[in-house]
Amino acid sequence: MTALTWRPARCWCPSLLQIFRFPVAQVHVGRPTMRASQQDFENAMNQVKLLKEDPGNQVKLKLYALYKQATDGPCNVPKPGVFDLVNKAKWEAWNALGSLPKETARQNYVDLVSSLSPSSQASSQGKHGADEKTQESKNIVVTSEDGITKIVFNRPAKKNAITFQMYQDIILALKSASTDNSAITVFTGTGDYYCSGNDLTNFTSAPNGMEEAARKGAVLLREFVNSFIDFPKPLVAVVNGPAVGISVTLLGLFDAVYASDTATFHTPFSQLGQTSEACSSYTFPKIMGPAKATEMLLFGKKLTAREAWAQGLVSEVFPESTFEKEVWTRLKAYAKLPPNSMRISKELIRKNEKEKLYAVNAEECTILQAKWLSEECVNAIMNFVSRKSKL
Ligand SMILES: CCCC/C=C/CC(=O)SCCNC(=O)CCNC(=O)[C@H](O)C(C)(C)COP(=O)(O)OP(=O)(O)OC[C@H]1O[C@@H](n2cnc3c(N)ncnc32)[C@H](O)[C@@H]1OP(=O)(O)O
Repeated sequence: MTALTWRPARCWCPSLLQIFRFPVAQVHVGRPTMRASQQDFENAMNQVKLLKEDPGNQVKLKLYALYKQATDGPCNVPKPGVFDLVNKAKWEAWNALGSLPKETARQNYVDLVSSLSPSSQASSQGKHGADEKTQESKNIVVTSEDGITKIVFNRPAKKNAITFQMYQDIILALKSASTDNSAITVFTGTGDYYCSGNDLTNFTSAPNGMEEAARKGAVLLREFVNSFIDFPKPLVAVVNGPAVGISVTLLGLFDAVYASDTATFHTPFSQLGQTSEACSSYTFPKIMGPAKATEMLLFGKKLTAREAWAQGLVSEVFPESTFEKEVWTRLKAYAKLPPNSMRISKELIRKNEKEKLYAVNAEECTILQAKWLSEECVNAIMNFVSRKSKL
């Protein structure tokens, strides 16, 4: 086992996301037994290599820390830089063991490995793995009925945060909806949230480093937003709950926005060391005036549904109890209107803006690419993934 590049026999690969999600202090360390010998320690190391399932990043971090403590003693190497996310997490786990004696660390390591029995692994990790797989394939659900194509953010366990894959799925869904038989296209969310915006781990879990991820992220974002600018049919948001970040800014490119009174609208870009996107630096001042747009986009002021309606970002607010029924009844009626008339009217509204919107989108993406690599942004994301901060 080489401590910094440790991998199990097969089946799993640690992601930065998971590594940062679990505080080391919560790790379950097995019940102490008799003092472990060097042989017990080596056997335990071999046992780790044979694990077939991912024991979870909290356990991996703890194993790493105990291994280092048992072999090298207390952590006395320099702390890795902020961009070196994995090694920084490992360093912090090791450093957290303070002056724990080598023998105790060895014992704890052996106890921890023995607690990872194949049967308990199979039941807990197997289940987790299956959930992840299901989520991956259905995080964006597209259905078409009654003249309406519905595109649903369907990742409720993560408040519908948008992964790189989901951006791509949405681009394809919009492409397909633009030529299908439906008259209108609707976005909504599963669960209590409409969408919590960009998945903040999109960049931390980048396999080829932050710079590459930022470059690809900017290209993807530009294409993603262009697909909203270009969408030819009426595009409606059914905002069933809180909306954050890009799920809010995109609303400026929608044709109608219906909100439950449980919805809120939050664009905490400065708090995240980021800047506005989805053309909101242009659409928001136009919709609500520069002073109100500044409060949202620079200061991260969160609006209630009624405030967002008063600012012109939302078309209408409905009580939660009747929201779904009222909105879908109305949308089904709208979907029966002559589709070509709706399409042409939308084209008339949008066509004089298109070149401007493309240009604004391009500039916002260029600026964001640099911001994602800034210390302000990296620190904000690190604080979120290590659970020090939440909006
Ligand atoms: C490539 C294109 C990039 C375009 C850029 C766009 C910019 C933006 O969109 S900026 C906005 C980014 N979003 C956020 O900053 C929201 C972060 N999330 C939160 O502050 C909170 O999670 C919440 C206020 C939305 C909800 O808090 P609550 O206490 O109710 O629930 P949690 O326990 O925090 O969340 C449940 C679960 O979901 C995970 N999660 C929620 N939002 C995100 C997110 N945006 N990215 C990644 N993960 C998210 C949260 O971590 C929890 O996960 P675990 O159960 O595994 O802990």
